[in-house]
Amino acid sequence: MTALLEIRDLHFGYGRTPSLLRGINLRVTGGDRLGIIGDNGSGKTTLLLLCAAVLKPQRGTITCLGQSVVAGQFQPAVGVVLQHPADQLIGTTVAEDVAFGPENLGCSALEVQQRVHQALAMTGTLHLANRLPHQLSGGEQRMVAIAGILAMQPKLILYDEPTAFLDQRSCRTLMEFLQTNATPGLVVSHDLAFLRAVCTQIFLLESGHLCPLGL
Ligand SMILES: Nc1ncnc2c1ncn2[C@@H]1O[C@H](COP(=O)(O)OP(=O)(O)OP(=O)(O)O)[C@@H](O)[C@H]1O
Repeated sequence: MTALLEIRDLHFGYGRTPSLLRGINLRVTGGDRLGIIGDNGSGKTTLLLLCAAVLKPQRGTITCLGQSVVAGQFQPAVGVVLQHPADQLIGTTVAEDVAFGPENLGCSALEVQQRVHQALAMTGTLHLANRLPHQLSGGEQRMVAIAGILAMQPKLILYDEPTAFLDQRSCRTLMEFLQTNATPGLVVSHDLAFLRAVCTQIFLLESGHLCPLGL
């Protein structure tokens, strides 16, 4: 089966941390949602940015559906939910924000409308459609940011610290959403219980390597 995402012998570092990732191998197929946990600064966000084609590997390869992931090239198959939802909310209203992705994919006006409705319904945010994104609570912003990604219908979704800044109630809402939404992908988090609840497998990122943890 062609992997949705395949990482082989990935190496990456920055100037002061030249050996941050030292031979990462990972394979995501349909039905997989893989959790990644690790200390602050271990390279979790960096790994997501490499998968999202924001950064370029120094060695090794990343493929998505059999195609090379090329840094700087838009990948419609991959949706990324950033750690700070405000960083990805750009529309004047919530509905406009969620429409932005499908509009840019060239969907017809009718399809954009349908996708926006569906994505807001899936994330429980239909009632927020006409609100201003920057006036939402952190938990509401997170769900709207996810709706914006869902509306693009990616094949896999990368979540960076999705529970950051959320209270217990919002965490539970997000957990329930992820338990019912089967889109495969990666979830980076410090919250092991959350990862256990929403992932099919969990890895520890330590000293530049990924080691499987039991669920
Ligand atoms: N653009 C950058 N330039 C230089 N160094 C960077 C850059 N981005 C991150 N780093 C460094 O790389 C290391 C890994 O950062 P990264 O954000 O990937 O870690 P993380 O595991 O996601 O951390 P956290 O759990 O704190 O979010 C850190 O030491 C960080 O300071």
